[in-house]
Order: sequence, then C-alpha cells, then structure tokens
Amino acid sequence: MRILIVEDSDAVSKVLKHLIAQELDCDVDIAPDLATAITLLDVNQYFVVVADLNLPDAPNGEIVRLVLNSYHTTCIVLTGNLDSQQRKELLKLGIADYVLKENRYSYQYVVKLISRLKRNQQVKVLVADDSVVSRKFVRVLLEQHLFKVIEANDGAQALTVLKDQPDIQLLITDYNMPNVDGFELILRVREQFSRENLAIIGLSNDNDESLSARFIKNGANDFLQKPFVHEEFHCRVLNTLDSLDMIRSLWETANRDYLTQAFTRRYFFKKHQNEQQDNNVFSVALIDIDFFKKVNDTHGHDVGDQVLIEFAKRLEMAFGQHFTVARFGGEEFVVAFKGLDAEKTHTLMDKFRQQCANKVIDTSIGPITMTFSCGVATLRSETIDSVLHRADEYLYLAKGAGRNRVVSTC
Ligand SMILES: Nc1nc2c(ncn2[C@@H]2O[C@H](COP(=O)(O)OP(=O)(O)OP(=O)(O)O)[C@@H](O)[C@H]2O)c(=O)[nH]1
Repeated sequence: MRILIVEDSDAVSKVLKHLIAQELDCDVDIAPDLATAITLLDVNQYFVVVADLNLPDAPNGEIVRLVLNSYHTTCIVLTGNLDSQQRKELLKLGIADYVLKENRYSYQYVVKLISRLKRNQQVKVLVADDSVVSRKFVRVLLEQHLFKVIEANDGAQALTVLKDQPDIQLLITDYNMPNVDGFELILRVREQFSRENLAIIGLSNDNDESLSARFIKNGANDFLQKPFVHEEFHCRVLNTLDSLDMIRSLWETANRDYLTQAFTRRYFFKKHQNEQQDNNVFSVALIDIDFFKKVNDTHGHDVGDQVLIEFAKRLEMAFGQHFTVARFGGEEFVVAFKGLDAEKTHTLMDKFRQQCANKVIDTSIGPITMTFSCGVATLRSETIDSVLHRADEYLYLAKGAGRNRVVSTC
C-alpha cells in the first residue's frame, strides 16, 4: 500500500508521514506542490492521496479534481479553513473526507480514516431500498469509502442475499418497502444474525418522529433521517462499523484462547451444552499431547508454546471449518464432531494422529516431533459433561496403552 501526501508545509507532511508510517504498514511519498504530485502520480499507484487545497502552484484546490478525475484515486482533503460553499463542492466532487488542520487530533483522524478505508475494501454492505435513485445515491457514498456494495430492491430480496452471503457486515435498510418493510426485515434478520455478526442502519424519509427509536428498539444499531448530508452518513457508517469491530474484538477475547487462538473451554460448553436436546449424533475427541512436560523441561517454555500454537493450527486446519476446536487447558484440546458417530470420529482422529506423528514441528531450536493420545466418545442420553467424562476415560486408556493412539468404543 502506498500513500501520497501533497502538502507544502514541511512540518505538516513530516508529522503526517510519521503518524501514517507508525500506524499503517505502507510506503509514504511527499509532494510539496502540484508539479511533483503529478510526476509521482504518473509512476505510482496510490491507495489514497492526502491533498492540501492550497498549494504554491495550485492555490484553488486543483489537485482534488486531478486526483479524482484523472487518476481515479481516493482523496482526503487537508485544509486550513473551509467555508460552507467550498465544503459542499468538495463533498459533491466525491472526496472521501476533509480534515481541518487544527491540531494533532486532525492528523490522527487522517490516519484512522486511511486505516478504515483499507479495511473497508473487505467489508460487504447490503443496501435494501425499493427506490433505485435512493439506492444508487447510497451506493455512490459507500463506494467513496471503498466498501463492497450489494443492492436489494426490497426486504424479501435482502433476506435472500443475506442467506447467500452471510459475510455481509452492514445492512442499510429503508423503512417503507413493499413485501417486507424495514422493521420486519430487521426483526427477521436479527433472528439469525447477532450484533457481533451484522450491524444495521435504518433509513427513512417518513416524518414520524418515533421512527428512529422504533428502528433501534427492533434491533438496528443506528438510524438516519433522509435527506442526510454526506458527512453525517459517513460518520454514522464509520461509527457503526467501529462499534462492530469493537464488539467482535471483545467477543474474540472472551471466546478464544490467547496463546493458540483455539476456542476456549467456556465457548465449547456454551456452544454445545444443548446437544442432547438437538437430537443430533454428536461425538467428542479429547486430545492430550504426549510427554509435553518433557518438551518444556528439555527445550524451555517458549518452545513448548510454539508446539502448542502449531498443534492448534493443525487441528484448526484439519477440523476447524466444520467442527469446534477448543483448548481445554494446558496441553489438552477437544474437538466437537457434530453429526459424526464414534466410528467416523475415530477414523478421522486416527488419520490426523498419523499425520501429526509423521510431520515435524519447526521451532526456534529446530524440528521437534510430537504425538498425542485421544479418547473418543459419542453422546447418549446424558449431559455434555458425561460424554466428556467418558472420552477422558478412553484418553486415560490410550495413555496407559503406550500413548500415540486413539481409543473409543469402536
Ligand atoms: N509451554 C507451555 N506449557 C504448558 C502450558 N500449559 C501447561 N503446560 C505444561 O504442560 C505440561 C503437562 O504435563 P503433564 O500433565 O505431566 O503431562 P505430559 O508431560 O504431557 O505427560 P502425559 O500427558 O502423561 O503424556 C506441564 O509441564 C505444564 O507446565 C502452556 O501454556 N505453555
């Protein structure tokens, strides 16, 4: 990623370059005037151009039109002052945002914005609105911030799109729509997508003043009254996505093991405590690395950690896409095989055991071999604790029989 700062003040460009380089993994070029900017723009592909409106050889914001229209590059405007008319014109041109050079927080805002724009490239936003004009308007605003935009012309279509593309992170929905309106859409979406999975912003040009509260009570994160100004739209979208990121990060901290990134014991129980009622075939594999204490004692705790991290990675690669992989503590892991009986689970785990035993783990002190023992049990008319207890008994038998083996009822 490469950023261009076009700014005639040496002090400002140095501060910005320092902050950007510190926060973002990217190259930063500086142009003190329009002529240098053109030379650089001709040879480099920039992710974003941060441009001062008033340059020695272009005092009237000429750089902005050039960046947007000739180089089709995202532009953040930097300016000492801006009157209301200039502000409107710039926003109409399609800049990502403008920043007043007021204090160091202004520069931090630029960095935060670039970082957000970078992430936005991976963020899918669904716009549900029966008005084509309105949908296109929102699309243009979202694309200025580099989002991947998907459109739905009513609530029913939005539900289908969300089912097909569950990785959509933000739904922006109008209130008045045929078939399924905004409220009903949100209620139905929230049955499947929690707040850490999907954020929702409601829109309406209806003058009913209770709408915003009703949207939020129904499960939306925010609401915007039409017509809205560009900046308010961007601020609300960015705030909503920042909150979503924060909720996700808290969720990850609460549910993932810090060292290995496998799910925690707590998550495992929360997710699988009702397996019996769900009436599904359900097996668990309880896994314990063999002689792990020896790895720590011989090579040190750090190398032990590297082995745990790599082993968790292997488990995740082998089973994580379809099954829950959790670290129960220490060198003990569990995989929940929902839908598989003991025999199938045993076969899968035994194949994985052989692969692990035959593949060295590269650590900082060189390659290390490791094996594990495993107990497999299938849920009967019992609690999740009981099935784990039985898996533990089989694990104990596996250890007693010489380790590096899988034991189950089969
Ligand atoms: N490096 C590292 N070691 C850990 C961690 N958690 C637990 N351990 C170590 O894991 C080892 C577990 O040893 P034991 O329970 O005796 O089991 P073992 O040596 O694997 O022997 P068997 O299970 O009987 O094959 C202990 O030395 C713990 O200190 C961790 O997060 N990192």
